[in-house]
Amino acid sequence: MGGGRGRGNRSRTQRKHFRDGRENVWKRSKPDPSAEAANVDGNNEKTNGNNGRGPWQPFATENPAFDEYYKQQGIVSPQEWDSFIHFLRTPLPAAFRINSSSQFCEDIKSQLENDFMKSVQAEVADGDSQEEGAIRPLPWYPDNLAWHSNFSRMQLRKNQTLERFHEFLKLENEIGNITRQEAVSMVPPLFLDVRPEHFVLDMCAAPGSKTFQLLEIIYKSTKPGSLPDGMVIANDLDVQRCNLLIHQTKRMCTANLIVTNNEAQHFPGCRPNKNCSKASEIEFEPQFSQLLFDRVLCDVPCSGDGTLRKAPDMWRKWNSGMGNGLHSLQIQIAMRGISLLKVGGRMVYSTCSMNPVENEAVVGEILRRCGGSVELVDVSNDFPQLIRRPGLRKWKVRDKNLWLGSHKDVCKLQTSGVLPSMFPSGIRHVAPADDDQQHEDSMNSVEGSEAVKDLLTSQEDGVTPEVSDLPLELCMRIMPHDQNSGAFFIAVLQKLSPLPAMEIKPARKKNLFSKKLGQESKSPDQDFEDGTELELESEDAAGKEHPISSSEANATINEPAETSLELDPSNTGDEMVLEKVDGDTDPGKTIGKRKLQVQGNWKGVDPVNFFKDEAIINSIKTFYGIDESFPFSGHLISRNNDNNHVKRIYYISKSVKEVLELNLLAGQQLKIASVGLKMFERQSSREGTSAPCAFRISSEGLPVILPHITKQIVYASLVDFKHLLQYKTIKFADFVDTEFGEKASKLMMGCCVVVLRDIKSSSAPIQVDASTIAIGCWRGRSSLSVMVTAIDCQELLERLSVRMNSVKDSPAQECDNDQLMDTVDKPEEAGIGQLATES
Ligand SMILES: C[S@@+](CC[C@H](N)C(=O)[O-])C[C@H]1O[C@@H](n2cnc3c(N)ncnc32)[C@H](O)[C@@H]1O
Repeated sequence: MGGGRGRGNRSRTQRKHFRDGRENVWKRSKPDPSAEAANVDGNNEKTNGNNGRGPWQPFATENPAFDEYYKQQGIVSPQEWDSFIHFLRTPLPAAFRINSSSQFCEDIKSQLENDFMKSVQAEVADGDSQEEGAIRPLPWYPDNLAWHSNFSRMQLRKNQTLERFHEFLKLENEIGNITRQEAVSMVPPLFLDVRPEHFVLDMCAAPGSKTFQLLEIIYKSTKPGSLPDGMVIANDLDVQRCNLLIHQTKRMCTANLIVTNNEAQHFPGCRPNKNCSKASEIEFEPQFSQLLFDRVLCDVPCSGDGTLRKAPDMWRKWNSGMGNGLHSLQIQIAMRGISLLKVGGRMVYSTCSMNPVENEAVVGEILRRCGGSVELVDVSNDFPQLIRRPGLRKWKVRDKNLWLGSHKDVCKLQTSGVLPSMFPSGIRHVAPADDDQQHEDSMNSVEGSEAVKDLLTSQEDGVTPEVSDLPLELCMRIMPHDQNSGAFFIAVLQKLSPLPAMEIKPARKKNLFSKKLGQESKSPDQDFEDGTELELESEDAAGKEHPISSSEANATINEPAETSLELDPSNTGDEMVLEKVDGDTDPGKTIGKRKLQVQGNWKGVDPVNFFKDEAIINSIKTFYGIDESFPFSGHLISRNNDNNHVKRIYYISKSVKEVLELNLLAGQQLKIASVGLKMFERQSSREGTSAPCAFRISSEGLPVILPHITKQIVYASLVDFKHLLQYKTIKFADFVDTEFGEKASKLMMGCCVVVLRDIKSSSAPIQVDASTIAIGCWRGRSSLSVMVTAIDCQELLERLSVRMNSVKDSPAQECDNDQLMDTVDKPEEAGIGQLATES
């Protein structure tokens, strides 16, 4: 019984956010469905978005600037160009992944293989799908867990013949048994090589499809009732997107996750602060002295042109400045990721952009800054069926309609915002001193200058790009026409040794701090939560006039002129600056209204308190007979300030507990948006408040605690179990199995658990294992009622009928199940026809 049976209440608003925000692209307006519809029908008409004014026009799926840019970069060979563009203009086929830690994983896989693969194929028999299989497993994804369909999301929604399949996808996605995710977006977590004991940081995680995948891997081979040793911290700066992330990961029902809302480039390392007031609350020594990770996923904000197939409105908006504008932030986030990585640990850097300035240039800069302590991993033999291309070693930079081959050209033009690190060599060229006057000129005023004329003349013959001397071919670029997918860029990096000492310079970005730091040397593996930027002074870098000089730090504050404001995360400005509610504020570290995002309680975020109310804990333990083997004490938290009115109690794994303790000692540097598995909820109904235990077990927490409870548990036959799911409330006397009705009536009033007896052999001794199916119920005065949402009841009924059909088909299991199925299918014959109305 792993995670993946997301139950509990899902608010309508959350669902809407979830639907609207599931695209794997940062801040983008909604795609125009009519454009997709036009393309679905094979109509590749030129189309135009209209910025939301008046009726929608189909989108133009072409952009001359895009063509010129990528042709010049040689991103594909001239022979492939037409095919590349053709695929980019064709809607993206839908893909999804089965949750490997769901207890129904095998059932779902077999339903796809034995039912949908055939039925969908038969329903849509036409040329293409006949050849390849309308739905089929992605050959490169392990264990047939990831699936491709030949249909776009629009086709799945609109095509009547696909209705049953679409309903299946919707239901299983909502429950958490599958996740709808673009095929290429599943690649980065695969190359991260995560193991169940790993501490993983997902730096830019929303909306969370990769986080979900990471959790699945962490949970792999976890036994029922136990939790993996590892954990995931999923972080995102955007509050609304953080909510999507929480919604997405709730479906996993996990105690091994913390969702945070920090800036990734300043993600805290949580070094304990001896003066911290909360330190006295920690009864144990912290397990580690700093938050470091075995694995880091750095799926940074990017221009997102790899997702053109599902977001055709991007055609109109695309410009080369989008990538240029994100380059600096991408480096900062990636560098922070590397410094939070343990030596020997692995980081995957990825984007859904094809642009080398956001990809190879960033990776090249990381390698240069880390001076030999980080290397690119050769993963060319891993997942051989995944078609990918080596990273580029030469590219050019486009700025203000000019092609720039090296930083030398930037010096000639005096253009701001184009950084040395954007070029393959990363070499900074310094303009001769007598050019000082020119330095002051703006781009407009130099437009007619000799330098520009020279450059424009040289452009007629084409600019010669630099060639990187770094092994950037070890990066991967996945192109849409190679395997009918979106595009993605992935680089796998390993930390070989601590990072070299770096010169500490005050952060100049928007002059965050007035306090001047002295020039001292500090390892970047240490923390600089105060925003200090680190610059490398390693041998590697010092020898070549490198980008890592003070002027580069200045350059990061300048936005290239073409930068799309919409995509520029720095434009979130003060809105996203988090303020302290209480605790010390050092005025020396504050400029204007901006405050440091370290220490103290975070405004607008519920506190995380260890729940220590012994009276409540003991009443829960006694009522449910929770055995001593279950790690209980210290693993419960609440999110109320007032511990006397706690409504929900959350359960956390050992790994999460250790991180929370460290965070407390460090003065709560992590801004925790969500943590813990909802395990107990206070019963608020009138009948509930008179029950001996005020807390019921929540559906999410049940799989974890089930093997450890010894009281308030009853075992139902298949027929009674199904009746409960169908009719929700049944009187004790009305159960088919009278003995079950009697046992239920003898339970204490309040929450109880009904476990389905093994379908195959109803008389065998009961033991809780990965296949055990159980639901939370309420033992009332004269009846038993289910405490499971309608959608979960629907899903369980569906799963049971699929399982029963497979049992029925197996020759060894005949009579008992046939009888049971008959009674279930014809409830009136079992004498319970009136139940629904009675209840
Ligand atoms: C490409 S998306 C991530 C997609 C995600 N990994 C997934 O698979 O669902 C990039 C994310 O970075 C977030 N972001 C932008 N700037 C950030 C920053 N400075 N720190 C942390 N997250 C940031 C955006 O809100 C966005 O959700």
